[in-house]
Amino acid sequence: MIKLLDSYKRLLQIYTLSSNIIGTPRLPGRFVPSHQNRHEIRFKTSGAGERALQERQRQHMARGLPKQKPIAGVKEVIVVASGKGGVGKSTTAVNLALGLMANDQSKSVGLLDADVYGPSIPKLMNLKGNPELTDKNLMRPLVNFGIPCMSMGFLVEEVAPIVWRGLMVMSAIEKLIRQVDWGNLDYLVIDMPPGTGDVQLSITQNIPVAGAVIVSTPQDIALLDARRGAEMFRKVNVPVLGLVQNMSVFQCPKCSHQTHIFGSDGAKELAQTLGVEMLGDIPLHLNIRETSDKGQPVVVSSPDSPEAEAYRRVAAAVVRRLAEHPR
Ligand SMILES: Nc1ncnc2c1ncn2[C@@H]1O[C@H](COP(=O)(O)OP(=O)(O)OP(=O)(O)O)[C@@H](O)[C@H]1O
Repeated sequence: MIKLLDSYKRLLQIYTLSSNIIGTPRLPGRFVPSHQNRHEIRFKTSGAGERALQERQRQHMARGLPKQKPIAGVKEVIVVASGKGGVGKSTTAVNLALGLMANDQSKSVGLLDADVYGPSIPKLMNLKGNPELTDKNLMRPLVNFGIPCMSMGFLVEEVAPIVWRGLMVMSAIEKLIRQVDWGNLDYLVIDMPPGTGDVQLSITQNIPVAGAVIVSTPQDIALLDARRGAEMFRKVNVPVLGLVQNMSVFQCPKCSHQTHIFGSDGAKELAQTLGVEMLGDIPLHLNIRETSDKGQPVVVSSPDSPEAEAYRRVAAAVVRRLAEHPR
């Protein structure tokens, strides 16, 4: 009974914050996966960084929110978010994680699929199966390309529709984050569901997030949603590391003619308006789609391609932004 009351108290806090952020109170009840949530995380350990983190914690708690608790063994959490679905967020998250490792092989990187309604990391990382349990009863992540991964897709049938209520979603996210033996990670990249909803709020409230990477196509509608996502992160005190413009240009493989299918510089203009950095430009390329579909991400399967280079540049920009950002 006490547990139930606690859960409802937490839900109420989340809905209160949700209405502050989004303007419209979301009523408890069936959760609609509306492609409207996104988010990211970070955390820091000493000196000026420690003080900045404490200040963020203080502001966080002053709003009546629970104390954020770092994930055991994880140094920095990076959230990859997008305002709407289908803009290439998961593809970016996977190639960002691999790019972080490719740029500096001494770094250990993990990948968490927080898109509990439509987990795509198992397919993109070519992973299948159920996690084993450690003797501490923690789930052992599945590993491919040197990246430990956790996803709801490892715990449910591939074709099972995931229809959950808000509390169940939050409990699932909490389990995917904390009941996992992540080992020691320099970076945990979290692939968020699209939009600005309960999952994003739950993650940003419970974990200190190092920064958010927002993925958008140059198209107006995607940009509007990206802007909403960026503003949500700012309101919950999560630093926006910058924007990735995806599918910016299509180069015909036959004649090399370049076409800006979704417009050209939309994300760049949005980055300027929001005062955030452009972390990179990823072309619309058949190689990216095909390698993703095969579970052989372009950064590992075609490391010498310009597409892989584009993702590695994004990873380098993210590391630079994390270092620059006062933590
Ligand atoms: N730069 C790109 N060039 C070509 N295809 C791409 C590119 N980025 C993503 N795609 C393809 O677009 C589709 C959607 O990508 P992805 O699943 O990463 O998007 P998403 O934003 O995570 O979608 P959702 O929110 O629905 O999970 C996939 O088929 C992917 O292979």
